[in-house]
Amino acid sequence: MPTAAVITTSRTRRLSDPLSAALEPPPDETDAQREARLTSEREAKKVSDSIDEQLRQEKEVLKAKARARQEIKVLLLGQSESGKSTTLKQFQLAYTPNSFRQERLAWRPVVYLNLVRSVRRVLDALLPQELQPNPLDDDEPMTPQHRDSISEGNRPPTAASITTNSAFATPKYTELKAQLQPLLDLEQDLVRRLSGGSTEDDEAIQLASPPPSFSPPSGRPSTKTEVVVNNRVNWKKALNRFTAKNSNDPAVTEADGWWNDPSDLCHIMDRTRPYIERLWNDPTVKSELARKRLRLEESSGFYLDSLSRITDLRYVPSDDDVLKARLKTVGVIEHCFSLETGKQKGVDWKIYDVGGARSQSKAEECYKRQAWVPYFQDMNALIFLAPISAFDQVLAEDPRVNRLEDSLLLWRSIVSNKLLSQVNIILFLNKCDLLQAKLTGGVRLSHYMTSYGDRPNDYESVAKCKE
Ligand SMILES: Nc1nc2c(ncn2[C@@H]2O[C@H](COP(=O)(O)OP(=O)(O)OP(=O)(O)O)[C@@H](O)[C@H]2O)c(=O)[nH]1
Ligand SMILES: [Mg+2]
Repeated sequence: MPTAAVITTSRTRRLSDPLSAALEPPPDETDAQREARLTSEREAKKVSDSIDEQLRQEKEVLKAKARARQEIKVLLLGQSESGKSTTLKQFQLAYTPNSFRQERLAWRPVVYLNLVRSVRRVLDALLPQELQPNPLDDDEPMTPQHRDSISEGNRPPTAASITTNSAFATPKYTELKAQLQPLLDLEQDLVRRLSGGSTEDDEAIQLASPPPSFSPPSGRPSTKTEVVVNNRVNWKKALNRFTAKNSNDPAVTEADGWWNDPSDLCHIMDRTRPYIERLWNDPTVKSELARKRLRLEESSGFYLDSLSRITDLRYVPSDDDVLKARLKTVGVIEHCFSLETGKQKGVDWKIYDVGGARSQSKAEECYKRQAWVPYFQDMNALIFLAPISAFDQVLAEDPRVNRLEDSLLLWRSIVSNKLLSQVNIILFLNKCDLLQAKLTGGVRLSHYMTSYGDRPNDYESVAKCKE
């Protein structure tokens, strides 16, 4: 019978193997002997299984340790104000919420500075035409009129524009401007103190250009005043020095009672709140801003709609305030942290946040976009930020360049870079909320992108547009 033949062959093979032969039960084994042998084999198997389980557990522990040692490197790229630093903050809030929240107070002066900047931009907009800052100096929307001014150059002020602005030369506005002066001085004071000293910390925060005085004796003020942060020093520590007396620790708590310190910035904010409110809610000011198409609500670091909360003496920035706070990055800044939550708890992440602005001068050579290249090869992933709402804006550093066009050119150069051929590239189209607001507010894509033609100007159609 074939079955028997197989058994015979198998047994013959087993007996030819010395180990199998040694383990083979004796041919004359009794029932009792067999029972004893099987019991001992079961015991041996139990021991063997428990050793296997122990080995498996040890392997898991080793794997977890290896994972914990593992380092994930991510590079954030995109033009200036595309939202790289904001994405980093969102990441920190999601995965290292404890350290994110511990540092919230360090953002308080940044929020103040952002608020002061908005006030200054409103005041600048009320100046007579010949003293107006160049509208293209800042992150304002590029209106069709702006486009004209790019091609025609800066036009001299017309009599009509000066007459219109003379509405603000009345005692009412002159007094309001004077009442707001301490707020503008605060910005200058911070800059002076931060840039005047010789310690390393003072280099943490710089302004892109000196802040304009409110009423310059002559010439047009620059609106390019923007706080920037670089990789050389701990800016949180540097700013904190001016807000929390006797503390160099960014993790200042409410127990420090900064509001009891008369030199804390919160007192200037508190004192000037009624004047900021008056300025922002003034119908004539509002219509002047609307006439100039200055949509401050859509600009970076806009907090005027939360004025009473932010100017409160005991104001502590909320998570959302920290996410919204604008601090321009220059150079490449490495952020290292261990994930506090999620499946990858314990894994070390390194996120590289770069300054997205184009270089403007030789002095800034080290900050230009080529500074990103050395970081390309070593990354696990690259996240490219492209604001979907930027079609009507120009670059702050080069008003001849439309932001959408710049983003597209930059994206093309990144995806065609051979050094990045092995890197995962993720495209984030952000600022969808701003796109929605712009379209709802009547801004037409076809005014800036003629190829869009007469297609519907609603969010769904514009967001899906591929040209
Ligand atoms: N409304 C809105 N604002 C956003 C969004 N993403 C970022 N922002 C704001 O855009 C501003 C600029 O963002 P940042 O993250 O500082 O831009 P960046 O790319 O780091 O800019 P640089 O440091 O100059 O290269 C900040 O005030 C953010 O709050 C978004 O999706 N919607
Ligand atoms: Mg940044």
